[in-house]
Amino acid sequence: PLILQVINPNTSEAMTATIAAAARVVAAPGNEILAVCPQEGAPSIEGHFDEAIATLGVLEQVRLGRETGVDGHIIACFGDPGLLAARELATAPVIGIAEAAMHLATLVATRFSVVTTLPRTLVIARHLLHQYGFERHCAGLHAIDLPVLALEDGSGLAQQRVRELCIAARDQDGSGAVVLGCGGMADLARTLTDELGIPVIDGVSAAVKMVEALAALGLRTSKQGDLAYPLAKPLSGRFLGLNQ
Ligand SMILES: O=C(O)C[C@H]1NC(=O)NC1=O
Repeated sequence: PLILQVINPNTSEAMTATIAAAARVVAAPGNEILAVCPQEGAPSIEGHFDEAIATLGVLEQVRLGRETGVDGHIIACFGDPGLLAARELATAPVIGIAEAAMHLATLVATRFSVVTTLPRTLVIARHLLHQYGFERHCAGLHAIDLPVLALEDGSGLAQQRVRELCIAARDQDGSGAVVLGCGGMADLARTLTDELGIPVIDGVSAAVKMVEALAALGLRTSKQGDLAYPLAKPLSGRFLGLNQ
């Protein structure tokens, strides 16, 4: 059995619980989901500034996970904050939910759309499409224009807007699949897939199965070249805990 560390990079316990539940639904029997979030940081991640803040918490959790001996790390925020830095620290695989969902979307459709939260974070999704080489696969990017934590306010309004935009993406973008662009949407994928009749993909569950696949194949983060462990140097102050 595996221990999979699922990191919610924001500090909202409710979203961590949503993410953990979605991960546990799909985890193979016997595999443990170790859901964590930073003790300090941003309650939600809605832009470049928030991502920079969240990255330190991600790295601290990856460090702790490595010491615990986890078999994989999942960065459960759609910006995949700190992904490559985390891969330097990690021995096990590190997968971001955006890359996981995008990869799976390309396996089941030739074009996919993304539905995320605020319009200002669409640029982050575009950066990721470019970074991962999926720009030509993405037929549309949509934002529900509600803040991330609206997904946890119990009103159901954000969830309804996600559903409406997924339908619009299916009918207007010419997409064969939709990628849900927020860790807090992880519980919506199965229902929307059934209702819309196209794959609606959540990155949390996608990442869990990809880490399991990598572990089964004996594949871990390469420590050759730019993903080798960070060069040892005396990190000071708040970064003391990140010394190798
Ligand atoms: O960028 C977003 O909308 C989603 C992203 N922010 C966050 O706090 N968790 C996330 O998945």
